[in-house]
Amino acid sequence: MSQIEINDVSVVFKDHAQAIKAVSNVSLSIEKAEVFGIVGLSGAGKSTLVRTINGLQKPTSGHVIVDGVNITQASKKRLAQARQKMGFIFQNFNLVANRTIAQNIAFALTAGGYPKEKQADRINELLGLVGLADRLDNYPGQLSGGQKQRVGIARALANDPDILLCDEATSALDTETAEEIVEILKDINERLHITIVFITHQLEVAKRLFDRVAVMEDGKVVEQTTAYDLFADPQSAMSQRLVGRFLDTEVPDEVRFKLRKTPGQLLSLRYRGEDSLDPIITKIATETGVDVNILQGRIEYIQSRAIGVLAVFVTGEDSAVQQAITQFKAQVDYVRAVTL
Ligand SMILES: Nc1ncnc2c1ncn2[C@@H]1O[C@H](COP(=O)(O)OP(=O)(O)OP(=O)(O)O)[C@@H](O)[C@H]1O
Repeated sequence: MSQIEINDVSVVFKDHAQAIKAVSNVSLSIEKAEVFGIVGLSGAGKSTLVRTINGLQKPTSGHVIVDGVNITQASKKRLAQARQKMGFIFQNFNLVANRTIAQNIAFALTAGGYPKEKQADRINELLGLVGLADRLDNYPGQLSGGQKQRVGIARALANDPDILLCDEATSALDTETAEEIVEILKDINERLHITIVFITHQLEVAKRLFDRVAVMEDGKVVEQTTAYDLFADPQSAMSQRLVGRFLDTEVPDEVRFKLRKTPGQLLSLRYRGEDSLDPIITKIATETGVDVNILQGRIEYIQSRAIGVLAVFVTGEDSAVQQAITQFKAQVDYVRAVTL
C-alpha cells in the first residue's frame, strides 16, 4: 500500500444556494519518501485536496488513507495522532508575531507532547537544520521572508513528521530565495526520507523539486506523470498550457513582426536528451524541400535529464511546409505550431 492513498475524493462547498465542487473524484497514490507535486491554476482545488490529507478538510465523498489510517473516518484522537506525523508549511509562514522564533517552535513541540526540559536542545537542532541557529531570540518581524519560511520548515519538522505538506511554500518569495527553500526541502527529503507533497503554480519549483506530479484543473486531476515527462511531453491541454509558458521559446516581438511578413510556419519543438536536432532538421529539409531556420535553442535539465527546446521557422511551398510539419511530428517528441 502507498503511504498516502486518496480514493475517489470529492469536496463540495455549499455557498448560499450554490454548490462548488472544489475537488472532483480525485484518486492519487503517493509513495514513501517521494516528492509529489500538485500544480494547476488558482482555484483548481489544490489546497482543498491537500487539506483532506491531514483531515483539515473532510471529503464530501471518498476517503484518504495515510500510513494505513483512514483519515476520513478516524476518531478525533486517532486523527490528532496522525496529524502529529504530518508537518504543514504555509505560503505566508503563519508565525506568531509577538513570540520569538524559539517560542514559535516551542508551540509545536508542546502541542506534540515533547518534554519541556528537552525543548531547548530540540529547538537548537531544528534551527541548525535550516541554518538559523543564531536567530532563536529574534521575532518574526526581524527576519526576511526566506528566513521566516526556514522557521516554518523547522516548526513543521518539530515532531519528526513522516510527511510534509507544503501549500505554495515558495510563492511569497523571490526567485533566488525560493530556490534556497527548494534546496533545503530537497535535502530534508534525501536525508530524512520525509515524503513531501507540494502545491505550487510555479513550474520552476516543479522542475527543481518534484519526482512525480499531478496536474489539476476545475477540481479534477487531468494528468499524473513524472516531472520529466510533464516537461518533455505534456499530454493534457492544461499541462501543455502550464509547461508551454515555462518552456516555450520566446520569440521577440521584432522577430515575430518580420516573420509575419514571410510565408511559413513557426514551430516550437521539444525533445528528450542532449543530442542536437540538426541531423533530423537537415533530413526533413532535404526530403521536403523547405528551409528551416533555427531561431532559438536551449537545453533544460529536469531530474538530471536533458530536454532540448527549439524554435524553428519553416518556409517553402504550402504543401511542403505541411509535409515538413508532419515529419517533425513523427520524429520529435513535442511539436507545436505557433501563431504569429
Ligand atoms: N471554505 C470554502 N468555502 C467555499 N468555497 C471554497 C472554500 N475553499 C475553497 N473554495 C472554493 O473551491 C475552489 C478550489 O479552491 P482551492 O483553494 O482549493 O484552489 P487552489 O487550486 O488551491 O487555488 P489557490 O492556489 O488560489 O489557493 C475555488 O473555487 C474556491 O473558491
